[in-house]
Amino acid sequence: MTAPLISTHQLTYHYGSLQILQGLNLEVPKGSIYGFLGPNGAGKTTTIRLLLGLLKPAAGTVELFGQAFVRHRVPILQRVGAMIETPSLYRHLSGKDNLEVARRMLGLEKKRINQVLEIVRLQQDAHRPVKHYSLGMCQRLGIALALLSDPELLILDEPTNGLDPSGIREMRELLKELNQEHGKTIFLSSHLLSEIEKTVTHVGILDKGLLRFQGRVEQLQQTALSASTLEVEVDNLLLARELLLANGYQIISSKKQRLRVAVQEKEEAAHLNQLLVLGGVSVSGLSYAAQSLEEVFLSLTEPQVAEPVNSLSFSILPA
Ligand SMILES: Nc1ncnc2c1ncn2[C@@H]1O[C@H](COP(=O)(O)OP(=O)(O)OP(=O)(O)O)[C@@H](O)[C@H]1O
Repeated sequence: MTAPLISTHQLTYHYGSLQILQGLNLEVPKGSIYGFLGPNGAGKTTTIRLLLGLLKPAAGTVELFGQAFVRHRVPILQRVGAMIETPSLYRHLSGKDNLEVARRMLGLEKKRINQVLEIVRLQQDAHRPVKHYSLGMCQRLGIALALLSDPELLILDEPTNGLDPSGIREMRELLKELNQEHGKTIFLSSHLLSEIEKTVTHVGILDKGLLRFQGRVEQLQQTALSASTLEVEVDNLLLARELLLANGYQIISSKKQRLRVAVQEKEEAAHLNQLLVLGGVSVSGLSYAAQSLEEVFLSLTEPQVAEPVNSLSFSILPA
């Protein structure tokens, strides 16, 4: 297995007495599109600033490309392109001229401008002043600026924030293309799982400075599946409980005449019904509730006090 492109070890940060990060262990695999998720104020931008050396950790370490950031700052940053919050653009200049300013500062070849304009699909609008650009176009120009030096790693803070559905779709296609056709590893933050779940390969969920989940999207989907339930209405609650427990079912709650039972798939309803009826329980209601990814995300970030945990890579972290 190749070493992660970004890894942090027990990364800790506070603004004065306000604790922001409490021992963050991120692992971003090479070649991934890693969605760094968390509600507003969770500490995502702070983490990104720490990854780019714009803030100094109170404790812990940052490694990029397998090298310690503190010792290899300049060569590391040459391999990274970043966009933090809204890109800083000269609004009276055209998109092309904004790129030209940055190109000169970086001492790059002139042809790179047309290359990045083509990648972000802004050739048609390259000569229009940026003040006439939509938010989605500004975001794409911000990505073009980050791409100028042809970095291996892109770090993007909320690239879909404020975009309408078509802007989100365009951004999704662009990020996938950058990943699959141009070989970029992409680390992006968002506070909305729904905006990025179709784009990312990996997810890290941050809440109150702690990583609640880190792993492949499919693992999060598996968590959602295993969190699905059947609600059963019965005439004899005690007998129903006994039968279900004896057959290995997990009962989440039971009150009045209703039981909530954890299931892997909808098809288990028929089996469970048969089991109860044959056991002498009359079933008057049976309904299935699948948990969506969004519900899993919300359940991991809901407002409740949780004990700090040390993150394990690619595993579900207990709240
Ligand atoms: N310069 C600062 N001084 C003091 N507190 C700050 C500073 N910058 C951010 N914070 C606080 O740190 C916490 C984390 O902020 P951060 O911007 O990292 O969160 P975030 O997850 O990126 O949120 P959002 O999605 O709203 O941008 C918030 O409570 C914020 O108010």
